[in-house]
Amino acid sequence: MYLCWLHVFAFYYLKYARIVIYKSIYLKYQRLKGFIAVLCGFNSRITGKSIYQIFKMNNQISKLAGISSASTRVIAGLMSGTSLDGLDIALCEFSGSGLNTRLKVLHFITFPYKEAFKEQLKSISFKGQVSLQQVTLLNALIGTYSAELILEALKKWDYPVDAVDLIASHGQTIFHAPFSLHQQIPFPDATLQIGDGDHIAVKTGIITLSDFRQKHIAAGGEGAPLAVYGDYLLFSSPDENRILLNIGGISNFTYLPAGRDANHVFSTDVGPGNTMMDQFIQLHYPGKYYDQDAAVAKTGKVNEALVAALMDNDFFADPFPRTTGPELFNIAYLRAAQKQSGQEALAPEDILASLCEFTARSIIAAIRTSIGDQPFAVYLSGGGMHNPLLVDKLTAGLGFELRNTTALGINPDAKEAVLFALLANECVAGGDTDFGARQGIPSVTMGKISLPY
Ligand SMILES: Nc1ncnc2c1ncn2[C@@H]1O[C@H](COP(=O)(O)OP(=O)(O)OP(=O)(O)O)[C@@H](O)[C@H]1O
Ligand SMILES: CC(=O)N[C@H]1[C@@H]2OC[C@@H](O2)[C@@H](O)[C@@H]1O[C@H](C)C(=O)O
Repeated sequence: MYLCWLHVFAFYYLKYARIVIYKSIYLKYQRLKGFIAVLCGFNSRITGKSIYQIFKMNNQISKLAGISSASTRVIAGLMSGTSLDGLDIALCEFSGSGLNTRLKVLHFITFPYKEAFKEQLKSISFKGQVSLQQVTLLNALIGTYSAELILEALKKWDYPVDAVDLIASHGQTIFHAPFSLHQQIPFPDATLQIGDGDHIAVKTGIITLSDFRQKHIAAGGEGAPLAVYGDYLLFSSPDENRILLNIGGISNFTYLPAGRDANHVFSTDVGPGNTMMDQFIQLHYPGKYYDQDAAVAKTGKVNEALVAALMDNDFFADPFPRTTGPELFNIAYLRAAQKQSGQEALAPEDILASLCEFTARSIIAAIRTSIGDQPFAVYLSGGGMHNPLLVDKLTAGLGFELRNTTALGINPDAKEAVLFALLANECVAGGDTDFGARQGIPSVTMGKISLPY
C-alpha cells in the first residue's frame, strides 16, 4: 500500500517537474530565436545602438519574432459559427507557410454552449435592434469564456499552456452586413464579431490573434468566406478539381481547380445551410435545437410551391461571389415565402422537409452554375454533413457520392477552427502568398494581435 502511494507521488512529481523544466527551457529558446530573428532583420546595419535597442525590446514582441521564425508553431484555432451551438477548439502544429504549409491536428474538442448562454447570444445576434449594453457585456464575457475553455481543453489533453505559441479566435459573428444586404449609401461592406482578443491573451498568457474579418473588408473583400485561404493552401490538388463544401448555419464552398492556379480559385457563400431548419425547429418543437438525423423532416413531404417561393429572392440572382447570414435567412424569410406561395397552413414536418430541400437545391444550383460541366469531387464539412436527408438530396442532385474532408486528412467538424489557426500562421509567419486576382479574395494577412502582458 505504502509503495503504491509512493508510486503515485513520484508519478505526479515527475510530471509537474517535466512541465516546469520544459516551460523554462522553451521560453528561453523562444526569446533566443526572437533575438536572432530581430538581429537578422537589421541586416548589414547592426550597430551598438541597434543591439542595445534589441535588448530593450518588449519581451512579447521578441517572443513573437521567435514564434515567427521558428520551424514549427503550435496554434489553437477557435471557431463558433452562426449556429450558436458551441465553441470548436483545434490544437494544430504548423511548419512552413503559404503553399509549403504542413499541418498536424494534435487535438480537437467542441464545447457545447449551455441553453442560457445560447439564449443570450440569440438575443443580440442577426437583428437590427438589440441592447447595446448586452453587446458590450457579451464582448467581454465571450473573450473570458473562450479563455476558460482553452485552458480547460489544454488541461484535458494534458498539454502545457506554455507550449502553445498562439491562439487564433474567430469570435462570435453577431451581424454580417455586406453592401448587397444593407444597401445603404455611403456605408461599405461591414461585419461584426465579438469576444475580445485581449481578454483571451491576458487570461491564458498566450499571444492571441482575433477579429480576422475587418482587414479582409478593408482590402476589398466582404469579410467572408475566409475558408478559401486555408482551402487553397491545404487542399488544392495538381490533378483533381475539388469543391470544399461547408454546411454550417450558412453554406459556402471553395472551388479549387486542378493545378493550384490561384487565379482560378473561387469561393462564395451559397445561402442557408442549417440555419432555417434550426430556427424553425427551435420555434415549433420546444426542447429541440436542431432536427437530429432529419428525424422530423423525413416524416414530411416537400411542398414544391413553398420551395419555389423560397428560391425566389434577389440574393440567388446576385453574381458570385456573395456572402450572407441569418440576417436574411430567418423565420421572417420563411413566413414571407409561405404567404407568397399560399402555404401558410402547411404542417410543420412538411415545412421542415421543404426547408431541407431548399438548402439542397440552392447548393446544387450554385455549384452547377459556377462550375459548369467539368468533373469535380466534393468534400464536405460542417454540421450539415451529419444530416442524412440533406446529404441524400445532394448526392441525388449532383449524381455522385460526396466525400468529406477526412479523405484529405482533416476532421470535417474541426475544419473551420483549423482554418483560423492557419490564418494566424499566415499572419505571423507567412504573408507573401499570392491568392490571385479574383474578386473577393484579396491577398492579405488577417488578425489583430493581442499581447498577454
Ligand atoms: N446529426 C445531425 N443531424 C442533423 N443536423 C445536424 C446533425 N449534427 C449537426 N447538425 C446540424 O449542424 C449544425 C451545426 O453546424 P456547424 O457547427 O458546422 O455550424 P456553424 O459552424 O455554427 O455554422 P457556420 O459555419 O455557418 O457559421 C447544427 O445546428 C445542426 O443543424
Ligand atoms: C460573417 C460570418 O461569420 N460568416 C460565416 C458564416 O458561416 C459560414 C459562412 O457564413 C461563411 O461566410 C463564414 O464563415 C466561414 C468560416 C468563412 O469565413 O469561410
